[in-house]
Amino acid sequence: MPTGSADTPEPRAPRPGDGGDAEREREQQYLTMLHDRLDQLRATASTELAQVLLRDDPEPGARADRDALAARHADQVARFDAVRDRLLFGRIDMADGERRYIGRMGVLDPDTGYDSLLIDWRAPASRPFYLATGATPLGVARRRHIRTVGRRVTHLDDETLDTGALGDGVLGLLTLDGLGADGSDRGSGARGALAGEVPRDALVGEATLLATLGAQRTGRMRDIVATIQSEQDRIIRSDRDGVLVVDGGPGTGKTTVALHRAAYLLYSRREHLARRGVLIIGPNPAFLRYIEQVLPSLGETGVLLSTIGDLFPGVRGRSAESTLAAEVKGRSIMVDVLGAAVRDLQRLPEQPLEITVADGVARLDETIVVPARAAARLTGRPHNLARPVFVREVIAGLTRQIADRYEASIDEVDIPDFVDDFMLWPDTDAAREHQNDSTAVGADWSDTALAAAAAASERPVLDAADLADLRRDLSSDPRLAEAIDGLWPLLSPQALLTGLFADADALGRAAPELTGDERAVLLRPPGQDWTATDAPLLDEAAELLGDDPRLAIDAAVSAHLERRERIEYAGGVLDILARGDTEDPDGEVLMASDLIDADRFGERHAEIDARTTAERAAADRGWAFGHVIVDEAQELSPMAWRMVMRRCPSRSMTLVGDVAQTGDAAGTSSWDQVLDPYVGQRFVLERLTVNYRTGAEIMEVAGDVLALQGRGLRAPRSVRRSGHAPWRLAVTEQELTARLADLVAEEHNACGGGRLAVIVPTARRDQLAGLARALTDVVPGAVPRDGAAGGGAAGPDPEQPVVVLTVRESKGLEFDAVIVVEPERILAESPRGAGDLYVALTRPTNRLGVVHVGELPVALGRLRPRLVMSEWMPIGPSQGG
Ligand SMILES: Nc1ncnc2c1ncn2[C@@H]1O[C@H](COP(=O)(O)OP(=O)(O)OP(=O)(O)O)[C@@H](O)[C@H]1O
Repeated sequence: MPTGSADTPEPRAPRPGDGGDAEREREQQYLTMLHDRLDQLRATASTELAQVLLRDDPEPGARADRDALAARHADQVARFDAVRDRLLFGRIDMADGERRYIGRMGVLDPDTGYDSLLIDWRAPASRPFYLATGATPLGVARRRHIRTVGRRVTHLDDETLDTGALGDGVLGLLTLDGLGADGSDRGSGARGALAGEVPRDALVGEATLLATLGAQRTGRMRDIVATIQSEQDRIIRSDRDGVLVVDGGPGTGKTTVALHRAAYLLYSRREHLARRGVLIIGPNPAFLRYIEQVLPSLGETGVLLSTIGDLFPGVRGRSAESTLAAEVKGRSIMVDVLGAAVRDLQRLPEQPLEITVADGVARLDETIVVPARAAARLTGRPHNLARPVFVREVIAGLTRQIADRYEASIDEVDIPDFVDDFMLWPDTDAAREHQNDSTAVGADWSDTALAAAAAASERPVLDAADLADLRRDLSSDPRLAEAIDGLWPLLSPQALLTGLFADADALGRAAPELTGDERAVLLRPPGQDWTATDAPLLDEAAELLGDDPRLAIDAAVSAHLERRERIEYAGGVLDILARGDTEDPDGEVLMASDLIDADRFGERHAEIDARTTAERAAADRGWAFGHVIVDEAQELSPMAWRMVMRRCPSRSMTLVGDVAQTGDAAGTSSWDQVLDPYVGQRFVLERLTVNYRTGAEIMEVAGDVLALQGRGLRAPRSVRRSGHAPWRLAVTEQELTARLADLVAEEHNACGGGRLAVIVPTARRDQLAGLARALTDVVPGAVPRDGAAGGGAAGPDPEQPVVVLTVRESKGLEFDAVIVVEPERILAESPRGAGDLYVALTRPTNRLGVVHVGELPVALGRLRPRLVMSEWMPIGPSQGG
């Protein structure tokens, strides 16, 4: 594959004795050429965008084309802007002399139109960059990582994979390893810091990788396209269509891999996924903020990020609730509870209701409602959609009742038996006598009765038209309508759930399997904010209820009215045009109304749905996504899984998580268990084994806590040592807040002003919220806004220099330094306390401290007592080992 053209600088192969500067200069020229090309492409796209936007297309079809074209150009411009930073990051020199430059997007040579100046990292031709090793070079002689800042090349890191293929150049190249723009040897310095647990040859681009990992955190996750490791690459590019589970310990890159997989799929299956969209589910809003930049930086925007609590359209499930309530609401038994709650609202009348219609009186009682309810239930339709059947059966029952009564009243007329005989045998003596003298037999019957009886024997008392009238009268009776509303109300999911949780009796009837305590924690007055665990229940309720037909009717009516308005408006416009036309003296000009009628003219004013796929998907509960990615998937409850699976009928999914980190009491410890109801055993499990985040010193401590779970789980191997021993400090209850404030300032300083988190037990959150605010005095720029962790319902803002978080809020995040407060309480606070403490301990990249008030958990015995940095003296009483 050629690179460069006659006009573009062609970096020549380095020779022995070449300095790093010369080589870097050549790469600089190449990078400059790429940026120039990108600038040209961007300029062309934005000119085309402007031209398209100025186009005046009256025809709806042409307008739709125009809008699609405009969207495409706008997308291109956004993409060019997004990939500008670190546009080029790698190069591979193949053993056969071919050279490939790898970057964030593909750039073609404008002269040939097909030669690649830059290959997209997702293209198959880039793959050897990520996979080649000394043992399996895949035809790669040399791999070069090119580090850049803006448009400037700052550093080159070379790895020689096939020395034979490089010939004489090898020595010269090896001298380049890890040379920075200032000549400093940063890369090889990082080499020396390796934990020794991860084999060096298992790492791709080790120097660049370690430089990246050692960098200070910004509070936003960055993409890792330059340093994807081979075990990660395999997952990112997996062609698996069904469910792919990625399991791995903390810091193994599960989130990162999931995001890069989304980008890869959007590249490799663009057409399908652009239409159906990709959904990424994360554990909390702060986490979504933390990762939201990654896909745009890879040039991808068609993705919906959501928490479980926000996935039900129109609802933001963010309010806090007790652990027990959350656990109970996540159980799959809630499907039955909701089903029973719906059936409970399909009622029988407490009192019969008498309704007078026409000349008859109908009685609405159990004899009518029981069969009507049975017929409606038998349809198997959701509650709201079965309602018309219920209504129809009630009205039919009442109509029958009236008709039967009417007939019966005729039967009650005392007609002697022989009357029928007259009808049958009109030529008998008695009949003849009767015709001559109606009183001859002394009967009290009349001609009318005789006629009625005769008619009754031949046809129904009420004909079809009478019955239709009756039905109509019944249907429009307001008392009956009100009664039916009470017996089979139209329900929204919100109304169902609010009603159920506000009514202890209703809950008792719907959930007899729950204990009294479990039901008690579910009770709450109406009007409360939704919680995250409400969203799956609302979704389930929506399934049981079906759409409210009134909404569809309202929508149809308003669409109709809108259309009529448009047509009336268009008619007016045509009238004006026509009036103008009639003034045309020669009368030969075609009138506007000759060409188009008001209907069609009005339609042209119809608005095209300009929302993106992600926006449309977010508003539509029934949307089926092309691919769904779930992060921290171990936390999802059975009810949450049901909601997620509904969003992805194709089961094209990537689920990433760590069953050792499960903190939610409704979460899982087994992928088999979770997936069995949906795909049985038809899923692929991949494991990530290397921790890229947390230094080995911290992982040793975390490993002891992991062992508490007693499931034989192993902590992942760290890729590096941080050089900082994690510490512990005992404080009294009285001094906790003040000591913490000092410690935060010291640690923040010690990590060079990076990002610091104080992770606290939930019970301490409110008390220590003030701490975050007080820190504005000691830590410039820390938590300037309200809220314990700086975010209120939306959660903490990980970009703040210092945040105070509960373990749950810290899920998926990382910081340069972390202080864990009261590990003993975190352990005790939930049935999955050991998992929670493991999560808390594995959030830092470099520095960890533990502050305890009670006894230090034995599993933390490895921690060293904290020393006063200036004096190297222990501070405060030291407990627990
Ligand atoms: N190949 C890589 N190159 C550079 N950085 C990497 C690589 N893989 C992972 N990282 C970094 O390691 C850190 C941890 O990654 P990530 O958050 O994806 O791990 P995780 O497995 O989801 O962790 P957790 O389960 O604890 O939330 C991140 O800073 C990420 O950018």
